[in-house]
Amino acid sequence: MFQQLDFSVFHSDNAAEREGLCSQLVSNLKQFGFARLVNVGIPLGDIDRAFEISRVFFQLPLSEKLKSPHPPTANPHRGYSAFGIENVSAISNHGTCIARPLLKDMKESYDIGSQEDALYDNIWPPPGVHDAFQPAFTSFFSTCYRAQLSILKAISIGLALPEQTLSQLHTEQANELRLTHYPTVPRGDFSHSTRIAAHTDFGTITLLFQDDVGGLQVELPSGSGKFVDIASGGRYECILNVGDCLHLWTGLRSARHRVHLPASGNAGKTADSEDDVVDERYSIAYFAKPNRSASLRPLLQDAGARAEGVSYMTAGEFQQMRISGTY
Ligand SMILES: O=C(O)CCC(=O)C(=O)O
Ligand SMILES: [Fe+2]
Repeated sequence: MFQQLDFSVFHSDNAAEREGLCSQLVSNLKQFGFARLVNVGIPLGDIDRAFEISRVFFQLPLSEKLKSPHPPTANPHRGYSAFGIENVSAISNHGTCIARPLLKDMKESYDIGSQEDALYDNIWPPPGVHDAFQPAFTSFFSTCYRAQLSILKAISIGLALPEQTLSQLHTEQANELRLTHYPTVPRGDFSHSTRIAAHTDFGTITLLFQDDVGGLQVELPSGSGKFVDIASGGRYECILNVGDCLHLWTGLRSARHRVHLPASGNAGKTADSEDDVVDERYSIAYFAKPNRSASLRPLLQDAGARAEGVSYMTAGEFQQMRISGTY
């Protein structure tokens, strides 16, 4: 149902092909709030390595994982959060008027920032816990940042804005990388819990990589409360989500998404898995976030015809507002 776009075309010498890719990308983002991309500029071996290192970390005993804990507050958003600590449904109804029950998230995660971020230091596993982790994710982070800048250029071109419009709002590296492990759980637990509750991402764009278990769903049509499965294209496919900041700047809709039960017939139910359990799942999400001082004033004429003299929130203020409540 959702077309897969080959992002390598963005680097083509053929200007018409390049522009065609940019407009197809923006057209997908307009219609669905997300796009399925391949070849975003992250070597496949780097993606394999990131998943492998993440898997090894989450398989460590809890006592080892808790040696680099996320603080008990929303900030700094760094380090390991054990199963049951973060509940995204607390912020699930942002932008809607619908009250939602508190659904518990059945996941554990690890949040990482840029080594270049002047505001927050990373919280890394201490020496001896998982020594490949820090160098691998420091390097993976930089690779994602380069891919982010190309994608932001492509979106600017697709919106008929000067090419640097969005990338120049992302020089400070307030970006974040999140590794998530959703453990094997009894199928029945989905009656009162979920893997990650419905939400929109707070940043500009998200580059999401997932294994082939499935369960990622997007709300379509927007605001309907109906969720449609996005079949997994495997770990080399990048699901590009529109986040709230890109929405405020450009009017492109941010994708409301969640991870719930995989569709039946999906790899979530493999030959050797029991019918009454749902297979574990791994994902890696890179959240491109604006410079904290950047104003969220609409960039396009028609993105929000607001009066001059109105003051707009900065991206930093917006992130604070959105993250509070998740921990
Ligand atoms: O695990 C996934 O596929 C999605 C995770 C997600 O939406 C998030 O962390 O914001
Ligand atoms: Fe998300």
